[in-house]
Amino acid sequence: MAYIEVKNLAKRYQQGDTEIAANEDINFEIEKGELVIILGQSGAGKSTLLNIIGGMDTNDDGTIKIDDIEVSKMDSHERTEYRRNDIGFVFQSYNLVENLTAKENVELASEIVEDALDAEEVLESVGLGERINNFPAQLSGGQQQRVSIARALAKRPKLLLCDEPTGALDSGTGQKVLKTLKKMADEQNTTVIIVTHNSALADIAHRVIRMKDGTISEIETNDNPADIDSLEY
Ligand SMILES: Nc1ncnc2c1ncn2[C@@H]1O[C@H](COP(=O)(O)OP(=O)(O)OP(=O)(O)O)[C@@H](O)[C@H]1O
Repeated sequence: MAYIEVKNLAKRYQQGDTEIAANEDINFEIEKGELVIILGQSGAGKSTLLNIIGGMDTNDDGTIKIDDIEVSKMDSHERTEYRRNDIGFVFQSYNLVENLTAKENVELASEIVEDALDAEEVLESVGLGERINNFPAQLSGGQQQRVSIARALAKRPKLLLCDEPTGALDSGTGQKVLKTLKKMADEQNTTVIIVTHNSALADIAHRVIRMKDGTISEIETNDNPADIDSLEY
C-alpha cells in the first residue's frame, strides 16, 4: 500500500446553472519521502487538489488515504487536528508575521504542536543559521520563503504542501528554495508536494502529476531526478 492513495476524487462547484469540475476522476499514489510536482496551467485544478489533500477543503466524491488514515471521511474537528498536526503549508506569499523575528516565526509552530523541532536548528537546516534574529523585512524573498519552510517543517509534518513556492522569486533564489525542499525529502524522508504551472521544475521530481481541465493527463516517475543546479527557468 502506498503512503498516499487518492482514488476517484472529485470536487465540483456550482455557478448558476453551470457545474465546474475543479477535480474529476483523480487517481494517484505517492510514496513516503518523495518530492512530487503537480503541474498544470492556471485553472487546471492544482490548488483545489492540494487543499483537499491538506484538509483545507473537502472532496465531493472518492477517497484520500494518507498513512492509512482516510482524510476524506474526517469530520471538521478531525480535519482541523489533521491540518494542525500532520500538514505543513508553504504558500507563494510567505505569510510571515512581520513584527516577529525569523526564530519567533518558526517558534509559532511550538504553540501549535507539542513536539515541535527547535527553531534555531530548523533555521540552520534551511541555511539561515546566521539570520535567526532578523525580521522578515530584513530578509530577501528567498530567505523569507525559507523561514516559512522552516516554520512548516518545525511541526514535523507528515506532508509538506507547497503552492507555487517559487512563484514570487527570481530563478537563482527559487533554486535555493527548491534545494531546501529537496533536501527535506532526501535527508529527512519528508513527503513534499509542490504545485506549480512551471514545467521547467518537472525534472527535479521523483513523480510528476500533470493536470488539465480538472483531470490528470499524465503521471511520470523518475528514479534519478535532475540536479537542481541544472534547471533553467
Ligand atoms: N470556490 C470556488 N468556486 C467556484 N469555482 C472555483 C472555486 N475554486 C476553484 N474554482 C474553479 O475550479 C477550477 C480549478 O481551480 P484551481 O484554483 O484549483 O486551479 P489551479 O490549477 O490551482 O489554478 P492557478 O494556477 O491559477 O491557481 C477553476 O476553474 C476555478 O475557477
